[in-house]
Amino acid sequence: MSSQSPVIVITGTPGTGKSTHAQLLVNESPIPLRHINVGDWVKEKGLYEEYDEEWQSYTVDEDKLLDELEPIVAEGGVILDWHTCEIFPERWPDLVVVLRCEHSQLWDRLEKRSYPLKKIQENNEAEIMQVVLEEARSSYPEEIVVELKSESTDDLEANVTRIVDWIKSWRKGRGLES
Ligand SMILES: Nc1ncnc2c1ncn2[C@@H]1O[C@H](COP(=O)(O)OP(=O)(O)O)[C@@H](O)[C@H]1O
Repeated sequence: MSSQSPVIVITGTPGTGKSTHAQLLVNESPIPLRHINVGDWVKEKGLYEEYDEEWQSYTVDEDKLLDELEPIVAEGGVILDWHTCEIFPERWPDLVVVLRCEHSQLWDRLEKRSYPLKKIQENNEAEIMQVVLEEARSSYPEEIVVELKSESTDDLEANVTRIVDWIKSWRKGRGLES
């Protein structure tokens, strides 16, 4: 969307490091950014249709969610952190970051969250099949979709530096100071 500050989607299979990246990005960004963890937002605001006990997950009310997010996104300067991205309108993001993680490491991260086994398996398979990446590529122009590895602290720092550089050039391209 066109505003003074970009809209950045950080997506990826659960456990790939979205929230960790978003938090560091908020700290290192040259401009104020608001981090919205969409999963938490859905729970806090009751933007779901039901809770599925078996999968321990919420069925999101997508219309309500989009209505809530629209004015925030219109202001710009926001990071949308969610494990899926295809429901966001194509016009929303200026950058879509898809985090990736080697599957056995991802398994360990999800096990630490005490997810039910089948939820770990499902997410692991989705990562192997690069479901989120394909979804991002089919929903947004290819030049705004960036796939980044998130397996180490070095990856995390390099990724955030890269996004900060992207923000600076995005602003420069619009004649804005960083
Ligand atoms: N690049 C990374 N290097 C090392 N550990 C990471 C990295 N990214 C995420 N982690 C760890 O993996 C776990 C899940 O990260 P989190 O940011 O909560 O993932 P998500 O928001 O995608 O579900 C956390 O314990 C986090 O510290």
